[in-house]
Formats: sequence, structure tokens, C-alpha cells
Amino acid sequence: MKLGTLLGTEGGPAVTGFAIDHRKVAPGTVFGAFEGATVNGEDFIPAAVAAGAIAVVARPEAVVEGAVHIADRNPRERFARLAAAFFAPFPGTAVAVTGTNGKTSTVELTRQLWRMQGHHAASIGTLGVTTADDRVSTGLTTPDVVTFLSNVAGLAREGVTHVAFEASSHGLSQYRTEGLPVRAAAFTNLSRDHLDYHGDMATYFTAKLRLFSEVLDPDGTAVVWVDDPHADRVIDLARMRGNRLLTVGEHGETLRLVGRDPTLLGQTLMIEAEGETHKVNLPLIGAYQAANALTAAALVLATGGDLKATLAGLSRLQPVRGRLERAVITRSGAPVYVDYAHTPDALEAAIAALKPHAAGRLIVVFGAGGDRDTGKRKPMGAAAAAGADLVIVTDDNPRSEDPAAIRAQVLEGAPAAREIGGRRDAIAAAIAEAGPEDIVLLAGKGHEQGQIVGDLVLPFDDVAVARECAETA
Ligand SMILES: CC(=O)N[C@H]1[C@@H](OP(=O)(O)OP(=O)(O)OC[C@H]2O[C@@H](n3ccc(=O)[nH]c3=O)[C@H](O)[C@@H]2O)O[C@H](CO)[C@@H](O)[C@@H]1O[C@H](C)C(=O)N[C@@H](C)C(=O)N[C@H](CCC(=O)O)C(=O)O
Ligand SMILES: Nc1ncnc2c1ncn2[C@@H]1O[C@H](COP(=O)(O)OP(=O)(O)OP(=O)(O)O)[C@@H](O)[C@H]1O
Ligand SMILES: N[C@H](CCC[C@H](N)C(=O)O)C(=O)O
Ligand SMILES: [Mg+2]
Repeated sequence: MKLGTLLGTEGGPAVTGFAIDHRKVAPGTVFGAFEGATVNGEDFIPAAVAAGAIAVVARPEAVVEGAVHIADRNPRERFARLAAAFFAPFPGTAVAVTGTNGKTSTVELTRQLWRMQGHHAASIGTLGVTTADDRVSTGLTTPDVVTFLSNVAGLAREGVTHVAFEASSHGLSQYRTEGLPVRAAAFTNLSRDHLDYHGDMATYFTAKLRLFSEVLDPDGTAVVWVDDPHADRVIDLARMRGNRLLTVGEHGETLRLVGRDPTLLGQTLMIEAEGETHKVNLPLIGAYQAANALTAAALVLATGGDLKATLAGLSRLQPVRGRLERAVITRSGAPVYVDYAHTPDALEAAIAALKPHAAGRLIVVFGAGGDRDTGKRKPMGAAAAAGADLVIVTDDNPRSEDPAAIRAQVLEGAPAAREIGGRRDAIAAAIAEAGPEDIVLLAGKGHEQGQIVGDLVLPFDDVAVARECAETA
């Protein structure tokens, strides 16, 4: 593709690729120079041009010599749209999910439901780029714009027609997915997280609302979990914009949850839809997975899915990696669950999911990530102390922070909790302590395969460690 074609002029050099890191520039690359959280990408423009960049997307005040300066007040958005034109075509049906919690679960459940209806489907998010037979991690929930758009185009070349992706608030703020048409967008919930980046809840919510105000196709469908207190803002936005609106939840119009009874390995849902009541045996435990399953079902309906087939599909859903995943049953008979809860709201949800199944005590082991929102640590301790019978505070991913300092902040919310710094020791202690009527919940790391300590990523998988500890307990 010629640069002129991209810019709506004529001719010019051939475009060979796109990059936002100067170290990835090759001859023919269009370079995006963005002011970032740690450095200013504009500082690398000369090096990018020296490496062969033929054009640079940057603010008008940036200095570009030896390459075309594509000047724009919002260089991230302009770059994404140009890159999308270069990487296209994409799968015909793309949907996005945003919310503090439930994004990964919902996109994965959507992928499974689409597949049951015969679609070649994929999901992109925290677990990576997932298709029916493959999963490749990208390191982020919403990958950087070049990784994201090139991967989505790659999926189309593989024959994928339906993709569901997680629109994180960081990803929305940084225009990482702009240029990919979005046929439906779902809102799960909003609670405290990522205030280290957004500063306050209003800014955090505004970042998420951009999915509905700008990213969702004007003739696209908004899917809203209406039981969340923030849902009204999303509904108002969808109505104002004239988007089709599907609502789910106990107060939903499209899929109204009228009954939910926990069973041994899941739950029976009563769902009102199109004037009829449907009974569904969902093989996932917890109110939160019922919420995500209904949201996923509505996304499938929003993209042409048949109601009966979609509701029937709910009974065949497979658990999502690291989301209330049962890792092992201890020698004493206590099940050990691994969950990704790393916010106060999520901890509450995971504990509420397991509590009805614990005839004895619920033992919770968790910590909090370093270099993330510090304000959520005490409320996380409080959420665990309020819902669990025994709380063990340990390390999550300390990153560049002092692990003991992080634990101390969490313990402020759970003064009666035990503190065991090493995560493996904490898991071992919980498993040794658990009796036949008890349940153990390991929260915060879920599917993660490593523990980030300083610059190191030490191999660590909660599921594997739980199994090893259960062997020797
Ligand atoms: C805080 C944050 O979101 N940072 C992301 C952001 O970096 P940034 O724009 O701030 O970039 P920077 O490091 O300041 O550099 C500025 C620019 O100069 C460029 N550069 C930099 C150095 C160099 O030598 N040459 C060069 O060209 C960079 O590529 C960048 O474009 O853009 C980068 C490229 O897309 C991302 O890799 C990076 O993610 C960092 C690694 C990260 O940890 N992000 C996490 C917090 C994140 O995004 N999490 C969300 C939320 C998960 C959830 O939902 O809970 C996610 O979607 O994963
Ligand atoms: N609908 C929900 N309501 C409340 N809590 C939820 C919900 N869905 C998931 N959770 C909790 O949040 C945790 C993370 O779930 P999930 O990975 O689906 O969320 P996410 O939005 O993708 O998170 P992240 O922003 O870290 O990528 C779960 O392990 C569970 O504890
Ligand atoms: N166990 C991780 C979960 C959060 C990871 C991701 N959601 C992010 O914020 O980057 C941590 O707390 O460090
Ligand atoms: Mg996720």
C-alpha cells in the first residue's frame, strides 16, 4: 500500500508496517510518536527516521525531519485509524466488553457461545488471543495498538469471523483498538481499580464510557448489566446516541434473571426472555458468573444469535481459566479454588460465590499487586475480613514495591488476619489448616504463570502450587 493511498493523496513510498516503539521501526514503517506515562515518544523521532520511518504521526508541534509529518491533535487516534486501514480486513463481527470486573469471563463465554452456534470465533484479553485450539499471551488485557490490530487482521486471515475483546480503561484511554468497527459493546460493572492511572473514579468511568460514546458503531448495540449502580449512565448514553439497547440482570428487559439456585457444581437460572421463562443449568458457580454468562448471551443475541440456541448453550459453558477454577481437593476433603479477584468488589463476589458451598469455614489467601492502585488495598482487606472465616494476607505481584509494606496496607482492613509473606507458604498453611467442611480460596493471581518481584518474573502458578501443597499436606 502506498503512503499516498493511506493519506488520501497519490503515490509516495510503499508502507511496510506500523510501529509505536522506535526500536521496532524498519524501512517503510509509519511511526507513532506519543507522549507516554514514562517517556515522550517524540524524543525518538530522529532515531525512527534514521531507522527508515517514512512518516511520523505526532502532535503538530512535534519536529519531524526526513519523513512525512502526519500532524494531528490526537496522534494516538489518527495512528490507530491509519494502521487499521493498513491491516484491514478484519473479522466481520467484533464486540467489546468493558467494566472493572467480568471482561475476561464475558469475552471467553461469548467466544464459547458463538462457537456452539458454528462460528469461527476468537477472544482477545487478559488470557491472550484465544481461538478454539490456541491461546497466545500478549502481556496486556488490551494489547498495544499495533499488536491488537495486526492480531485481529491475522485472525481474519485464519477464517475467524467473530471476535470478542476486552476494552480496558487503559486501552480506551490510549486508543489501542480504534479503527476496528465494533458491532456491540457490553458494560459489566464499575468499582474501584486503576486509580493510580486515572486519578479518580470520574475519570476512570469517563474512560470506559468512551466505548459507548465513540467506539461502538453508531448503529451498533449496547449490552448493559443493569443491576450495577453505574448502568444508568451507559443506558442514557446509548439512548441519546440511538444505539439498540439490550439489558440483562434482575432488572433486565432482554434477559431478566428471575431465579438463581446454587447446585453442587453450578447453578440453576430462571430467565425471562421474549415473554417466556427459561430454566438453564449453568455449570459455573457464583452470582458473578451468572452475570457474565447473561451478558455474553446478550452479546450473542446482539450479533444475530438465536435465543433458544443461545440459552441452551449456557448449559454447556466451560469454566474460564483462573476464575473460580477448582485447583484440587485436599487430603482432608477441602476444595481449593483459584480466582482472579484483585479488587474489593471482586473479592466480595468470589467470597459470595463460595460461601453457600462451605458447610465449615471459608479460608481466603490473597494479597495486592505492587505499582497499582494503593487505595484499594485496605478495602480489599476489609472485604475479605467481612466475608471469610480465616484470612491469610500474603504477596501478589509486589513489582517495585516493598512486599511487607503492601501487606501492611491490606492488613489495615483485616487486623485479625494472619500474615504470611511467601505466597507458597501462605497457600501451604491454608491447605494444612482446611478441614473436610472447609473451602480454600486463593485470590488475585488466577491464571497468572508468574510472580512479578522487582524486574523478575518468578515462575508461579496458584493452581500448580495448590496441587503440590495438597500432595505434601
Ligand atoms: C501505563 C500504561 O498503560 N502504559 C502503556 C503505554 O505506555 P505509555 O504510552 O505510557 O508509553 P511510555 O512507556 O511512556 O513511552 C511513550 C512512547 O514512547 C515509545 N518509546 C519508548 C521507549 C523507547 O525507547 N522508544 C519508544 O519509541 C513507547 O512505545 C510509547 O509509545 O503504552 C504501551 C504501548 O501500548 C504499553 O505497553 C504500556 O503498558 C504498560 C506496560 C502496562 O503495564 N500497562 C498496564 C497498566 C495496562 O495497560 N493494563 C491494562 C488494564 C488491565 C485491567 O483491565 O485491569 C491492560 O489493558 O492490560
Ligand atoms: N460480573 C462480575 N461482578 C463482580 N465481580 C466479578 C464479575 N466478574 C468477575 N468478577 C471478579 O473479578 C475477577 C476477575 O474477573 P475477570 O478476569 O473476568 O475480570 P476482568 O474485568 O477481565 O479483570 P481485569 O480488568 O483484571 O482484566 C474474578 O475472578 C471475580 O473475582
Ligand atoms: N495479580 C495482578 C492482577 C492485576 C493485573 C492487571 N489487571 C493489571 O492491573 O495490570 C496484580 O494485582 O498485580
Ligand atoms: Mg481481564
